[in-house]
Amino acid sequence: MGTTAMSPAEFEQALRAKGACYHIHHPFHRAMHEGRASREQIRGWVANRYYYQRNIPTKDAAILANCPDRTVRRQWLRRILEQDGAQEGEGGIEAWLRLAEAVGLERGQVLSEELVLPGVRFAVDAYVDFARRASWQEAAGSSLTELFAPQIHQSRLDGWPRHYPWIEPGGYDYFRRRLGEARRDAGHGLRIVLEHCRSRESQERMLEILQFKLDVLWSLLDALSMAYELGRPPYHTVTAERVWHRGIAP
Ligand SMILES: O=C(O)c1cc(C(=O)O)c2c(n1)C(=O)C(=O)c1cc(C(=O)O)[nH]c1-2
Repeated sequence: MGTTAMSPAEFEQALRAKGACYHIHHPFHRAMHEGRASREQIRGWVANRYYYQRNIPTKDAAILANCPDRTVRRQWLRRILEQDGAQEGEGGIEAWLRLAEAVGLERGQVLSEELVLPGVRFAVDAYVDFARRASWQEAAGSSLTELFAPQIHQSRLDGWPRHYPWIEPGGYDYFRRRLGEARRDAGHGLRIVLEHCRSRESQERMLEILQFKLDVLWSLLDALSMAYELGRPPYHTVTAERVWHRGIAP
């Protein structure tokens, strides 16, 4: 790597090249995509991913709190409203809960987070924590895995109804709504990052931040693989009970 700054086009290309490590390539995700996942595995994924979904607005609120730019704040605020909904019964998190019901989970069990594995919790918490501590531009950059998200949502819409006819079709609403939202959010995030990272050093750092976020998503699926593929949930050598903690956030 050189020391002169990349042009915005080169830098954008370097960011997009990180898509090679997107969780779409994780074996757990590949199995879901190829129709090799059991009902229990799909349910485990949806219940665990709920923890990611429900933390996204907290993460975005942390970015807002650190951002002095009114125009950016106004646009960023939309992300929170999209997930939380303008009122009860609306929004992305509600759509995710409907997905949970469509795959046969009880809403109450998902909300209780009893299925959320410690590894998933740690990975998601690291993402929220980073957004709290980083500059708003760097935290905005950590959302850029969304550049690769439309493809992953589309692949589920294309493959799942065929592979998993037992899933209620209404559950797919979440993926459908994210197609457009992710494109718009990624475009906004990318403009912030290209504007902010003018030196080689800041560009390299941003690439590392994007790698951190890829690590978050990959680690989440690693935890699911251990529990739902390899039959090694936490403490499986001593008990079959789900004794792990349910979150100790104050
Ligand atoms: O289903 C997925 O694979 C996936 C991935 C990602 C991502 O790449 O971070 C997000 C989402 N979904 C998603 O639904 C979502 O709302 C979202 C917000 C963010 C973010 O970092 O701000 N990523 C993602």
